[in-house]
Amino acid sequence: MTITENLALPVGTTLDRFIMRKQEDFPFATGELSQLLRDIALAAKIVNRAINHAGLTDIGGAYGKQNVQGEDQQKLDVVANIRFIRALRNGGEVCAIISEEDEEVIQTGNHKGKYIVAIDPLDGSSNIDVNVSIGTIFSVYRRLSDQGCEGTLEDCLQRGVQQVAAGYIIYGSSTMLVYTTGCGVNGFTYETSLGEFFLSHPNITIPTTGSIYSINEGSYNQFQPAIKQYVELCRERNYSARYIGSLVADFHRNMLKGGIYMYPSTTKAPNGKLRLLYEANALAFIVEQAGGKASNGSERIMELYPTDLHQRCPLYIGSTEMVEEVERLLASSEASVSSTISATAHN
Ligand SMILES: O=P(O)(O)OC[C@H]1O[C@](O)(COP(=O)(O)O)[C@@H](O)[C@@H]1O
Ligand SMILES: [Mg+2]
Ligand SMILES: [Mg+2]
Repeated sequence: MTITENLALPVGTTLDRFIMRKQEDFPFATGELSQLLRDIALAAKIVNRAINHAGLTDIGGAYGKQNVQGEDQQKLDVVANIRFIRALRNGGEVCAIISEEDEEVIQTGNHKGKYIVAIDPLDGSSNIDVNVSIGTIFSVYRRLSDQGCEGTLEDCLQRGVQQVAAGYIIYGSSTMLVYTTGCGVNGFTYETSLGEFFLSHPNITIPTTGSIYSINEGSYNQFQPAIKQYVELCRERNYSARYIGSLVADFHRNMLKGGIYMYPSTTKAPNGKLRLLYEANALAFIVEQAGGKASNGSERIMELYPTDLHQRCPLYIGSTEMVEEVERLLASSEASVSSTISATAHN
């Protein structure tokens, strides 16, 4: 590489510098949230390396235990869980963590920590050993309880509208960190040789509509009539069916190109599969900040009241017009069901 070529290489805005600049926008900011975001970025770099080397080391494959969801844990689920918890504990800003891989709230011992983190350490576990994009999803809340003691359940069961930050890391053809603190959505690409995340996708916005739909059609027979109807409409319109089976990857693509990701309630899983606290809420905050929408079919995800750390909810997320069309179909099929019921009742 010539000197000219080398000097032509863009040295963009690092994540660190971006976080600092954003902090300057908030005169009363004390830097704890900035530090927390850096702690997450550090753990992401370590987990990224583990994922890249999984095929060369023995951390691929099943771990041999099940998590609270009754799912077989993969070794990388466990490694990622340990790495993020350790980074957040050592960082000192987080008093308690909710993780997909742990049944109970994880107390970090940082009683002075102002923040709570809900995390899906490794998303898309079924794709770990087959070299398909996977991710990490996180939500950040300010604690409600006084500093100086452990995080409480009330601290952990906050609505999505209470989030102060949310984001995801996608470990794909490149590794990216995408996050929001409520002032838009920005994406950073990891430059492995420099070990830095660089701003590559400033102010991400999602198109109001699109022609991509993501749903596991393998469960088609278990879908509600309205969802079957919407899938039919997508087919008639020659939309592209795209389903990676990693929520983060399907969401990321649809956010950049326009589209809708759906994990509806099914006869087998009446509340769907995805978890409100560490999957749906985080992506709902991001999609809304990007101009999109996230719903459980009738309500805004961010306004749902959590009652359980690992509760599930149906998820329809992406371009506003597409999510609203699904909501209309669900509402009208509800209405026709109830009118049929009342008609029969009166006969
Ligand atoms: O195989 P299914 O039922 O379509 O489910 C796939 C979905 O489940 C998930 O893998 C659930 O997340 P985890 O891998 O973190 O458990 C999502 O990433 C994905 O969208
Ligand atoms: Mg997940
Ligand atoms: Mg997971």
